[in-house]
Amino acid sequence: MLYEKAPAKINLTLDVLHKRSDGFHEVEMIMTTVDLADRIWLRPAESGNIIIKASERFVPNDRKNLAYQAAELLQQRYGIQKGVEITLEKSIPVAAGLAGGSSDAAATLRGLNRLWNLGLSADKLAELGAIIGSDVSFCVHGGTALATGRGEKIQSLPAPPNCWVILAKPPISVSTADIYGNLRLSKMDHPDTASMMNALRQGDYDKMCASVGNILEPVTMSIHPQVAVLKEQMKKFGADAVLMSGSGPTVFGLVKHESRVPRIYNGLKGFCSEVYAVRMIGERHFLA
Ligand SMILES: C[C@@](CO)(OP(=O)(O)O)[C@H](O)COP(=O)(O)OP(=O)(O)OC[C@H]1O[C@@H](n2ccc(N)nc2=O)[C@H](O)[C@@H]1O
Ligand SMILES: Nc1ncnc2c1ncn2[C@@H]1O[C@H](COP(=O)(O)OP(=O)(O)O)[C@@H](O)[C@H]1O
Repeated sequence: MLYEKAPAKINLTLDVLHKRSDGFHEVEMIMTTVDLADRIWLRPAESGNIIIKASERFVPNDRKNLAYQAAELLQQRYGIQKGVEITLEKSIPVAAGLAGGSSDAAATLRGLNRLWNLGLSADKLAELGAIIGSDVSFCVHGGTALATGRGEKIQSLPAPPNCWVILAKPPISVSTADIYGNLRLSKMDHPDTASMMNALRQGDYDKMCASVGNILEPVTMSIHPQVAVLKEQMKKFGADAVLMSGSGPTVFGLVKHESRVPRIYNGLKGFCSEVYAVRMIGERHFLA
């Protein structure tokens, strides 16, 4: 049996440049992994079947599961007759803007590359991941990166300066496709991706905080005003920078001083049941 960790991501920036003819949006976003992770066990299965065992009730246990799709893709591409039982112990909230499903798929690709001795490079696994979803390529590598194209072109960046990340997920579900679909680009302010890249290269925490931005945030907030309320609360409790991750609805706050974390965490817990205080991971640590 083999174990893989599947960490969540946050978007420090998320910009959309234009809508493409294939229906996807051309993005430019800076993502980084945080220490909130699903745990995945891969066990050889007697039959050639792929079996999903998931601990969470909103997680599909059939072909709709992104981990299933990752295993099936490798079986088909490399003519693998073996099966696998995939046990998913979820910690990342589902449909939260934290790429939980994408990270599970990426972890399955990394794990099966080992279990089935495929000898594929991380870049090859990331290329295969893009077939499953736009965020899977980033999740194969983890760490911190600029993602372009529809999210599958990855350029590694230095890890963010060390800090705490407070995550708060309101009890609503958001469809990524709906949020992209409601985006009206002509009316939007774009985040400053170059400034964030400079902040990371210079290891400048204050500049990083000043450079966070997500073009999808006002779209999600207009449909779900409670995301805006949560953001204001997190600012009021003292986070240094606050932003919605991905298409939402999770809001994250960056906090440099550990002494401030309990006040923000406890304050949010008063009216939001899903709150997490975690560290950045930031560095690439997966070798495929
Ligand atoms: C918004 C982001 C930011 O990291 O993350 P989440 O909020 O999902 O975590 C991503 O762009 C989401 O990536 P992911 O969730 O993998 O998207 P996919 O499954 O590939 O696509 C779901 C749907 O979102 C829309 N989509 C996605 C990516 C993209 N560049 N343009 C799009 O228009 C399409 O309508 C697509 O059908
Ligand atoms: N392994 C998985 N974990 C969670 N959700 C999954 C998984 N596989 C498929 N899904 C489906 O993908 C959808 C989006 O899930 P998720 O990746 O957690 O969100 P997001 O794309 O917002 O980060 C969910 O509604 C769920 O039905």
